[in-house]
Amino acid sequence: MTTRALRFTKGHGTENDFVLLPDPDGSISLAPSEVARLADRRAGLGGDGVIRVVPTALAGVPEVLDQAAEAHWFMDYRNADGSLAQMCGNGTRVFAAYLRREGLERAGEFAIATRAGTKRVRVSTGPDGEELYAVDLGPWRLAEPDVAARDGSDALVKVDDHEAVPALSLDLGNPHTVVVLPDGRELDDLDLTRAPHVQPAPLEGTNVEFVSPLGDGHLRMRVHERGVGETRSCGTGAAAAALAVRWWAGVRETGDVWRVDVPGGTVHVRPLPEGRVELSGPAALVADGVVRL
Ligand SMILES: N[C@@H](CCC[C@H](N)C(=O)O)C(=O)O
Repeated sequence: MTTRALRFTKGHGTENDFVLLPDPDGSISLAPSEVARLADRRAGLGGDGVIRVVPTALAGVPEVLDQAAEAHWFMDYRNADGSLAQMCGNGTRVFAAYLRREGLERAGEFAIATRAGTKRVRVSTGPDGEELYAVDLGPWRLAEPDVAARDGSDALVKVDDHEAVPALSLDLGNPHTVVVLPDGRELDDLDLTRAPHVQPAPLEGTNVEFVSPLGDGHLRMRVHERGVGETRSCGTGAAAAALAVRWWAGVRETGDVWRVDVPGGTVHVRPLPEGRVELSGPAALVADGVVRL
């Protein structure tokens, strides 16, 4: 058996953590078992996801080739279990931070190719001089608009022996199911060590967000991610959570920006015109090295 040595960078966005693998000539191919090994927190480097950083034109992924003219770099995203995911909101910020640090993108605004289409990133400076990243996640939609309009929800979610709770399914490029729990303590008490039971069961699985509204435009969220388990943050999940609460409660009159607190920090969500949505927050690169596979 041959051993491969791969360069890596480890980073996180509100503690949703990723192993980034630079692949400038498109030569790295990873089996799901290799991804799972890299993401393993004991036998590997550890991460909620593994991201190959590859030129869009060289990625070997035909469905993203048409993005190459606008987005030079493709975020090739895998969940910790080795499965492919179309999108990762926190991942786009960490990916952008990596491109900037490496001098692969120098402008304050640039585009990233993903399996869910091209995402535009805007870089700004936060109050303590830190870089913040706002990502236009693109169009979102209710997965079952007719059912949701008729019943106010389109799914039921059950966690262990709790009662099933009505939920809303949203498509942010990847699938989400959002549940609102009125009581904050209930949110802390949830056991998310096993996947919540969603009915009807989505064919390709779903990320499940549990939300507790804290007041005007302010939410607390925990998430069980498809292909991972409970994580300390999920960017597309935070956007889904804010959009679901907005759909249920109505647009805020005091400004349509939503603060979402997750166990790993805080992100902000801003609905944009034409059914788009923006996610903003920090990104950190914490280590670089070489890993042997
Ligand atoms: N953590 C991500 C979402 C990653 C993909 C997800 N687990 C899926 O399978 O859809 C985010 O920040 O959006």
